[in-house]
Amino acid sequence: MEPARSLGTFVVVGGGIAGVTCAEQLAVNFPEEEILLVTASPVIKAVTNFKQVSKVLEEFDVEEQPSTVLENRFSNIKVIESGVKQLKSEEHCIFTEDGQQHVYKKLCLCAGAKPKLICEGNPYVLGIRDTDSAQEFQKQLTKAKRIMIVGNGGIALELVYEIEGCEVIWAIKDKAIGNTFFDAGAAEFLTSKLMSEKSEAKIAHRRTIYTVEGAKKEKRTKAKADSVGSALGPDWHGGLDLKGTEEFSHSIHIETRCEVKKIYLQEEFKIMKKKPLAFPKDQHKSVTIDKEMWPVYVELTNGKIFGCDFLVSATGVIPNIHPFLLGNNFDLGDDGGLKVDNQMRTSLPDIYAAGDICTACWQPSPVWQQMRLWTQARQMGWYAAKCMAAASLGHSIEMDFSFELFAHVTKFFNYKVVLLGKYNAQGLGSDHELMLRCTRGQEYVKVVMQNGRMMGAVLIGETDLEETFENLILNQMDLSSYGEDLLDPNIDIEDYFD
Ligand SMILES: Cc1cc2nc3c(=O)[nH]c(=O)nc-3n(C[C@H](O)[C@H](O)[C@H](O)COP(=O)(O)OP(=O)(O)OC[C@H]3O[C@@H](n4cnc5c(N)ncnc54)[C@H](O)[C@@H]3O)c2cc1C
Ligand SMILES: NC(=O)C1=CN([C@@H]2O[C@H](COP(=O)(O)OP(=O)(O)OC[C@H]3O[C@@H](n4cnc5c(N)ncnc54)[C@H](O)[C@@H]3O)[C@@H](O)[C@H]2O)C=CC1
Repeated sequence: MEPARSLGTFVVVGGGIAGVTCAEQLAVNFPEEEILLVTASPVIKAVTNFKQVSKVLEEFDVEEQPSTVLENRFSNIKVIESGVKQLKSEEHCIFTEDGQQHVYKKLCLCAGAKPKLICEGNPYVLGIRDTDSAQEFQKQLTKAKRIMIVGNGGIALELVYEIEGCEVIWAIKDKAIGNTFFDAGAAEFLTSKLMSEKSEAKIAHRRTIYTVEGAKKEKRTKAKADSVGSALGPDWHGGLDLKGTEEFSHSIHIETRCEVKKIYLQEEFKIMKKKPLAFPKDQHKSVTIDKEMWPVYVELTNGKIFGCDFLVSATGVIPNIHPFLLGNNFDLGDDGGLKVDNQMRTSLPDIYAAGDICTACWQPSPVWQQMRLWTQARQMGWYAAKCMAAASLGHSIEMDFSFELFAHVTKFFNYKVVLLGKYNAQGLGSDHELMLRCTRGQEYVKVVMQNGRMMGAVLIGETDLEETFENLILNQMDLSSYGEDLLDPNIDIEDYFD
């Protein structure tokens, strides 16, 4: 039997970038209707100073705000600060932890993701996701002399560069650093910066800002601290003093091609009679046995054992789908997200999803892929609202232009980093060529070419090439005749293609 759809409202779950953007857009589309935003966190995330840098590249600041700020901006948005504990999709209804139930006509699930830890429930293994977990990390770091970072993606890259006064053992599965964002060439370019900047003062560099203005005045109750908050984002470490106990800048040792085999607590380790290694300060000297006692010991799959104060598991995320599963037969992606089609619809009627919680299952443009990023959360939230609005008027809409080309701008090791299209030749097989230009300490430019067409690019440093390359990838012009001139620094490539 068809449920009584006209009774409900538009309901959005999640106060992160995806949920807030979706609710805002619905509020604009339906000024006469009440939009419910149900969120487990005491604060919401707002996009401010949005700037379209080029056709698809965007930059914005992110502010954590009390939910009243959103309600004041949109009189038809009502924020309910309570976690959803159950969804009854056949009845078009959600149940929240405060004992209420809310009937929806259309629902958008934007509950984000949580850290996928290498080991659940171990107090010495920390994950970083929201303000509370970042503060807990900072607190532990102030007492630490040595930590281990496991993982090779965005969080690990940012942490190894930011942490000072504490020895860092960085354990990665791969041959080179930053595998989710770079190839070995770019990694080499960045590693030299990491190792050479040990005692240099860091130069300030403008990037997307993350602020907690207003929100820091919010009192977090214990119950709230236990619930999931929104993901941090650009410059999340800007306001944190990431300093250990010692008076030095970077001190990093990288262990490649290994994983964590076992973590031992001190007492457990003492009876094992295994030999932990001292921190390898100099790669050329032989490694010595560590005499110091540490709260935890980590055995790596390469056989080495290091003691440390704690570990950070920066090993990716898993979508927060759990509260919505009971009794609802959602189609799930391999990464555990709610599958969504090109109208951001999940497999269940009138339920949409956007941001980190979803797995994009439409036929993507040849130069787009999903990555769980701030920008995609915003774009998906916005587009989901547009789709919900169109569907409630009985039609569907064309895929938004932002999904034509993958574009991400960020900062690693104080360099501006722009990633475009199939920047790591993802899914192109062996049938592609790479062109490189690199000036040590200054810039690294890589383009991925296939059949004379540009498919992707990595731009590190102030290259000023993003707009031109974005156009070349979008228009798929045959560039065979230009050959290596494409990257010749003496040729003003913008003039070429004007
Ligand atoms: C440390 C860190 C640094 C990052 N840096 C960058 C970066 O530099 N650039 C970039 O592009 N991306 C970055 N990201 C990724 C980016 O933050 C996420 O992709 C993005 O914020 C996801 O937004 P979202 O709205 O989907 O989810 P989230 O921000 O996780 O929001 C989910 C919301 O749902 C709520 N919620 C969860 N469960 C429930 C429930 N049962 N009921 C009600 N509400 C619920 C939560 O309280 C939260 O408000 C970073 C992530 C982390 C963790
Ligand atoms: N500047 C940026 O754009 C940033 C983006 N982010 C985003 O935040 C989210 C969380 O960041 P990360 O946790 O760094 O995730 P990530 O997905 O970027 O990286 C996860 C890393 O962990 C590794 N890994 C997975 N399982 C492992 C295991 N068992 N043992 C060892 N290594 C393992 C993977 O190979 C990968 O290198 C991601 O969506 C990321 O894209 C985070 C920080 C900065």
